[in-house]
Amino acid sequence: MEKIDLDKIRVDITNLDEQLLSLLAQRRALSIQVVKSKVQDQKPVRDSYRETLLLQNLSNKGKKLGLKSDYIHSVYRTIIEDSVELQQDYLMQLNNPNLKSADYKVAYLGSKGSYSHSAVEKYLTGLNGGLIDVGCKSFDDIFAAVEDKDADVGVLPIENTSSGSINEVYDLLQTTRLKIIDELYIPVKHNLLVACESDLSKITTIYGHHQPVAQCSDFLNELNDVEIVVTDSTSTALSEVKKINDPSVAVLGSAEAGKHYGLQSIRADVANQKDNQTRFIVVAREPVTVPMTCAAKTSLILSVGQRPGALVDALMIFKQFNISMCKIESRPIKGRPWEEMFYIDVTENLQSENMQSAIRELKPSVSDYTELGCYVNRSSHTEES
Ligand SMILES: O=C(O)C(=O)C[C@]1(C(=O)O)C=C[C@@H](O)C=C1
Repeated sequence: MEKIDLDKIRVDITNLDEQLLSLLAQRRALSIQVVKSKVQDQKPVRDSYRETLLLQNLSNKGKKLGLKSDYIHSVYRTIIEDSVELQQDYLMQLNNPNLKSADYKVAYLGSKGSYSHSAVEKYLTGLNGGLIDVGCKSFDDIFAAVEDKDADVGVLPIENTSSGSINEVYDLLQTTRLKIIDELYIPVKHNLLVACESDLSKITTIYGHHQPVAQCSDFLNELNDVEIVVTDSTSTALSEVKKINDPSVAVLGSAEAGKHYGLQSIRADVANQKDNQTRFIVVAREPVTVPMTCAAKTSLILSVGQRPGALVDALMIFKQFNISMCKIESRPIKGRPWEEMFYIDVTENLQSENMQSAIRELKPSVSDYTELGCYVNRSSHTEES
C-alpha cells in the first residue's frame, strides 16, 4: 500500500483553511452591503425568519455531505452572530461618528491577562488605531479616570452567570454622571495555573481576584488546607505567582492569560458553572443613540419610596406600554437606611414612542429617576423592532 504522506495532507488542509478564511471575509463584506441596504429601507438588522431558512437549508445540504446538523448549527450560529455584530457596529458608528477613534483611551481593571482586558479587546475589534491602556487598580479608579478625562471610556464587569451581580459597580453607577454606551458578553473559563512543574496535590496557596474566587467556590471548597490570597485584579495575581515561582503556589486565570505570563494549566474549567460568562458594560461621558433598526437596551435607576405597592405600580407602567424588563436589581441607598435603589434594564430603545410615553408616566410616580443610557442589546437571539 502506498504510504500516506502527512506533510502533503497538512499542506492541503492549510490551503483549504485559507480558502475558508477568504470566504468568511467575503461573507463579512456582503454583511456590510446588507446593512447599507437596510439603512436605505429602514429594515431591522436581525431577521429570524431568514436565519431559520438559512440554517434549515444548510443543515439539509450538509447532511448530504456527511456533516452533522449540530455541527452546521454551531458553525453558522457563530458566523451569523458575527454578521449581526458587524452590522450593529456599522450602524452605531454611523449614528455616533465620534464613538471610536484612533488612540482611544480605555480604562479597565488590571492589565494584559485580566478578564477585563479580554473585554476591552472585544470592544475594540475592528478599530483602526492604537488602544491607550489605562490599567486601573479598582472600579472606583475606572469611573474617576473617565470622569476626569484621563480615559475616553471605562470597561467594567457588572454580572456573572456563576457569582451574580457585582454590587460595587452597581453602587458606583448610583452616583456617577457617566452613561452606559455598550455591553459585552465574555465567556470566562477559569484554569488553575502554576509557574513551574507541579500538580494539584502540591498546591497550598491559590491567588485570585475575589470574583474568580467566588465563581470557583465549589472547586476551592473541595481542597483541604489551601490558603486563598485575594488580589486587586487577576493580572496582579498572575504576575505575583510568576514572580514567586513556587510549585505549591497556583493562580486562577484563563489559559490565554497563562500563556501571556508563561504559566501552565494544571486544571481546566474550575468554575462552578460550565457556561461561565461575564457581562461587561462600557461607560463614557456622553450617551450614544441607538438606531431604531438595532436591538436596544435601556438602563434606568429608580427609587420609589416606602409606600406599599409603589414598586409594583412603577413596573406596571412598563407592562402597560408593552416594554419587557430583562433585569432588576436592588441596592441600598447611602444615607437613606432601608430605602432601595432599583436598577432596571428594559429591551426598548430610549427614543421609542412607547418608552417615552412610559417615562412620562413613570417620572411623577417615583422619588428618584436616572437614565443610565441606551445601548445595543448584545445578548444573542434578540429580535429588533
Ligand atoms: O440576510 C440578512 O438580512 C442579514 O442581515 C444577514 C444575516 C446573515 O449573516 O446571514 C444576518 C442577520 C440576519 O438575522 C439574517 C441573516
